[in-house]
Amino acid sequence: MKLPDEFCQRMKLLLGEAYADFLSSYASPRYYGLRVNTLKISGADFLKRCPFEIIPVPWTKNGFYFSEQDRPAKHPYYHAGLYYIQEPSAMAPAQVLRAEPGDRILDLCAAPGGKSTQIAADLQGRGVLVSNDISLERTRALTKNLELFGVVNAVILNETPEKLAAKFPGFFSKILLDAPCSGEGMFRKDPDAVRQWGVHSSAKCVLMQRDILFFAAQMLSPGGRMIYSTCTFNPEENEKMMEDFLQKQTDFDLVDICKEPGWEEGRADWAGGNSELKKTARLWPHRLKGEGHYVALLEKRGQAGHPHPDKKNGVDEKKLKDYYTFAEEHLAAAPTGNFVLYGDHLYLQPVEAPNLNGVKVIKPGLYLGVFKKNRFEPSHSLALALKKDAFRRTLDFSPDARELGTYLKGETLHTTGERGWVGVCVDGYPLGWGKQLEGVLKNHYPKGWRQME
Ligand SMILES: C[S@@+](CC[C@H](N)C(=O)[O-])C[C@H]1O[C@@H](n2cnc3c(N)ncnc32)[C@H](O)[C@@H]1O
Repeated sequence: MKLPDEFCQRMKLLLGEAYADFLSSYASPRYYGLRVNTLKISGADFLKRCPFEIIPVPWTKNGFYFSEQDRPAKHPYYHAGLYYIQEPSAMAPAQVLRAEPGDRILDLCAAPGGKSTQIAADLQGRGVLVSNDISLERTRALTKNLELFGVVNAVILNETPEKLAAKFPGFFSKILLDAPCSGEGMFRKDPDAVRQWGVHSSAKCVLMQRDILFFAAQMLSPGGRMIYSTCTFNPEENEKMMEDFLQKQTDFDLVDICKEPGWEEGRADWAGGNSELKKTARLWPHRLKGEGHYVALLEKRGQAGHPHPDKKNGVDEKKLKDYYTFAEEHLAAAPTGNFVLYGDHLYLQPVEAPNLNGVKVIKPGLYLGVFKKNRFEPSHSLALALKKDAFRRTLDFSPDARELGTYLKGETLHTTGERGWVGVCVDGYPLGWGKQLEGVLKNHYPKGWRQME
């Protein structure tokens, strides 16, 4: 792999003797990882049914290495949301954040959602996750991944940190700031990262990161914790960024990150020598089986506590008639809670969600479906958020069943049965809806998700 000269010169200066090991890591192949979705299956149960060989990632519960030739993204379990494909070092920041059920969490730069899905699994459906990204284009992948994971308590936004800070001061108990960065840690994984890198890209990132950090700090409640992470090696974007932040935000302290096997201390000597910076963590490709990452854990001083979320208005029950009729006919029980209507589209909003007036909302909560003339049509995200026994009728296939391939391609299945909505499953894990008509199951697997191979 051809690395940029300026990059190599800087790394040689910084790393000294360790540079040779660092450089030789680029001659070895990258590592592949997946993280089991514990909203749907426990790590132990996944291990029992996993069709390919996997080895635990030492620093992440339910994170595993797999081999390139296994291609788990092609397996039906992937389409049922049983795991997320994630570079092993990228599992570290959310692991350090330690989301707990009931937390109010902001993932400020969230797309495509690797860390949001990890946080959502830790929340186990309780509390709220606000996943935001400034790029509308990238919020599409974020939405898809959160839907695939069956997350019920996430709000998806497409806003600037400045606007969010004005709207949600002190609201969040935990924040993840996985910053846009110069991406040097991804060179081995993604040759595009090398092409996009330039001597000036880091300087631009530094300005952006400083800005985002400033606004993120305003949204954290006293006693709250915030992760700052990057996938780059440049000290300007890592230790120096933290040093600068601590100088300005005197109500923040660094929390010592417990260093997992292979993790190293932050390099205080690269940022003026403040030994506090050793509390941060560096993940190096020549020290562990993963790519390059930097993680810092910050805590805001003060008595824990945050503003109450506003009471939600709710939806007139009469408007929900067709939804309840659908649920009675097709589900074991109707999901209920804070209903929100956006036009004809019905959502369930997490109780802990903040008031979203005035911000650009992609999803205010779990999308349940849409009211059509005299009927309710369930959403794909609802199918993925339900367990098999929550459907009145299901068609359950084994992963190698021919019908399953047909379904995932979006084609009609030839089946018989009572007319109505059916949950299509693989080994008991819902994949989506079909609608039973006379002798055929009309395919409701979303067009953009269909598998063409
Ligand atoms: C490193 S990626 C995030 C990866 C993500 N956390 C994950 O685990 O999948 C950085 C993201 O920051 C977003 N971004 C860039 N500038 C931003 C800003 N000012 N506010 C919010 N998001 C921003 C980019 O669109 C990009 O999706």
